[in-house]
Parts: sequence; structure tokens; C-alpha cells
Amino acid sequence: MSAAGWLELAHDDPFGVHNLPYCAFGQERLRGTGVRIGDRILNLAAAEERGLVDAGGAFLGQGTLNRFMSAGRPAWARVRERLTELLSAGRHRDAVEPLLLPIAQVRLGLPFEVADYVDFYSSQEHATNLGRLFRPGGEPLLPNWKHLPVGYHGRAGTVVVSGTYIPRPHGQRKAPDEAAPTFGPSQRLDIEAEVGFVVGAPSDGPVAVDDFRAHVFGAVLVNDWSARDLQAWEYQPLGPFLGKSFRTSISPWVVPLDALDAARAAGPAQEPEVLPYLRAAEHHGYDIDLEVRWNGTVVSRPPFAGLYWTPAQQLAHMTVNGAWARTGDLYASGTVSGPDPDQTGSFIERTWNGARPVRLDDGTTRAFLLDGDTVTITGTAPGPDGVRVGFGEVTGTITKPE
Ligand SMILES: O=C(O)/C=C/C(=O)CC(=O)CC(=O)O
Ligand SMILES: [Ca+2]
Ligand SMILES: [Mg+2]
Repeated sequence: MSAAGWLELAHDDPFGVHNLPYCAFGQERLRGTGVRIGDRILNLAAAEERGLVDAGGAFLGQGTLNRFMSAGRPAWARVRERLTELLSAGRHRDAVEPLLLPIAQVRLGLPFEVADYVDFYSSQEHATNLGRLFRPGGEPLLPNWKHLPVGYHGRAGTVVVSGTYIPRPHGQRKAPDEAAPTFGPSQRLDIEAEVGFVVGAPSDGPVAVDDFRAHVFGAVLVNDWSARDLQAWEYQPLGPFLGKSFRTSISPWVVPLDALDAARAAGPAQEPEVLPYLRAAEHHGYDIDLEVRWNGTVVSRPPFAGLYWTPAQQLAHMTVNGAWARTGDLYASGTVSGPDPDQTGSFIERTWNGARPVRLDDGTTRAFLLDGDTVTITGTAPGPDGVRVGFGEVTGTITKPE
């Protein structure tokens, strides 16, 4: 048997047995959860019903991953080991092959029900750029920024799966030189390329920074669509509100944390030293390469590895006040921006507030999003033996206001 097993996938398929991201799918007669292998999905309810996998019934009758995610790390590890065996060892082929569905034949849904949604602000380059753009003349990084992972609570109910259309939001906006606000469709619609982490095992209080792996199930790609004109007028003093809550898109695949072991990368040096509750025994982030396409043209390649605050620190901070974490809690990294202009995770940075429009392959130029524009964010990370781990994509197209 080759390393790629009976499925005969290419050795470097980013969706080989080293990855195994989970999803939820639904169509008229067929609704359930699955795990991706190559360009197919193993129907997990069918696999559990036939006794091929034992997740304590967590896959049966479920159109969402929440129940399985709540089962905790020992169950995730056991199921992952079993799935690896089923999808590698030739003796399982006859039982498993009939349960594989081509991805093209299913409608991928939101993989989990989002409990709470939190968005951080953890890229120093992004925070510095936005500080300059939103608060010119002031110190771009506020005094708290290097002491705690700044974040805000978003709107869980408007998190949508990749492929969902994004209607241009309406709202109030007021440019500094205007006397009074006006109401209408956003004229400065933007994206934010991020990585989100989802809580599987709940907590009844603070999650210590070293307990990250016991609670976090996996990671998704996030596009935190942002209406900059609405945001600039409304955000002080309480932070982002309607400028970001109209929709947030996530990828349909939840990449298990276990698939990202080879992508662990030393976290950044943190100076000044952080308070004890943010100090991890093993201070690490993840080396995930993002790519942002605007109507097909690659406009940016944001590097997640450079983020100042790690996902473990974010979760510890989010709960340190005594708040518990629930299954389905989604917390996003914040916009991922590197130091170079073509590494920025938002268009307000990429075009410097519209001053430097980008040219797309079709010869047109853009500052902010037009109706009909499509943005697709993809991501990959290092896996075992030089093979990449695929995150797939999160994509969305802007439609005229509803
Ligand atoms: O600097 C500000 O006032 C606001 C910045 C953001 O757009 C907030 C946000 O969504 C955080 C992020 O994605 O990094
Ligand atoms: Ca954001
Ligand atoms: Mg959003």
C-alpha cells in the first residue's frame, strides 16, 4: 500500500489523510457531517451507523459538528486515528468507498452552530496601519496593545458559510468634512483576511493558556467583511458594531488542531513581558500562508505566522475574567497583515485608503469592493513530510443592497 492508501491520492494532496478536515453538508434527502479526503467527503453518520466509526453517536442525525466538537480531545483523537485507518488500509475499501460523496454533489453548510463570535486585533502591522488610517496624528498603537490581546464581541448569528452572497450593507456614515451624517449603502466596503479558532470542549471558567489544546477543536478561514465608512463614524468609544456585523464568512472545512502540529511555529518575542496568565509553557503560533484573490487576481499574501498574540493567549484572555467557553465559540485572529503592502489582509491597507488602487488582471482598478466583486481567501500550512495542509477557501460575492 502506498503512503496515500487505497484512495490513490497524489502524495502531496493538501487533503490527504494527514489533514482530514470536518464539514457539514445538506441537501434534500442527504444531510449530515463529513470528513474530507481528496475531493470527496466521507459521510460520517453513515459510517457511524454501520459501526465503522464510534463517536458515541455524535455523528448520528446531526447536520452540524457541535455534538462531536463537545466530546473533547480524547474522542477527537480516537476518531481521527480510526478515520486515518479507514481511509488508508486497503481492507476497509469495500466498506468505506460507498460512503464517499464527491464534493461537487453536496451543498456545504456552516460546519458548526456558532455560539459566541469574538474578533481579535492581533497583527501589529494591521493595528499600526489602521491606527494611522483611522487616527492620523495619534500614536497608532494604543498603550494597552502589547499588554493584552485587544478584541471585541461580534455577531454570531450572521456568520455564514463560504459562497453565501454578501449584500452591500446600509448605514450611517459621516466624513470628517461633512456637517451631518447621511444614510445609504456603504461606499467603502472591505474585507479582512483572518484565521478563526473554534472551541470544542466547553469550560466552566477561565481556560489557562496551557490548556488551549484541550478545548480548541480546529481552525477555519474567516473573512470579516467591513464597511469602513460605517465603522469610522460609529466605532468610538465602544468599538466595531454595524460596520462589521452584517455578515462574516467562514470556510466550510474545520481543520483539526491535530493536523496543524507540523505548522506550530515559535510565537513572537513579547516585550514588555506579558502578565503571568498570558505566559505559555510553549509559546507558539501557527505558520499558515493566506492568499487573497480579488475577482481572481492575487492581491495579497498575508502571513499568519507573524501574529503578535497566539490563539492560546487569545482564549486565555477571553476567559480570564471568569467567562466560560462554550462549544461553538468562534474567535478570529484579527486581520492578518505582514510588513509588505502585498501582505496586507484588508483593502483599506492594500490601497492605503484608496490612494493607491490595485490593478486587477482584467485591466480594471479597485480601491474598495464594487457590486459583483468576488473575494476568495485560501490558506495552507506545513504538514508532515513536506506536504501542505489545505484549508480550502472562503469566498463571497457582493450583491446590490437588499
Ligand atoms: O483600529 C480600529 O479602530 C479598528 C480596527 C478594526 O477594523 C477592528 C477589527 O476588526 C480587528 C481586526 O480584524 O484586526
Ligand atoms: Ca476583523
Ligand atoms: Mg464581520
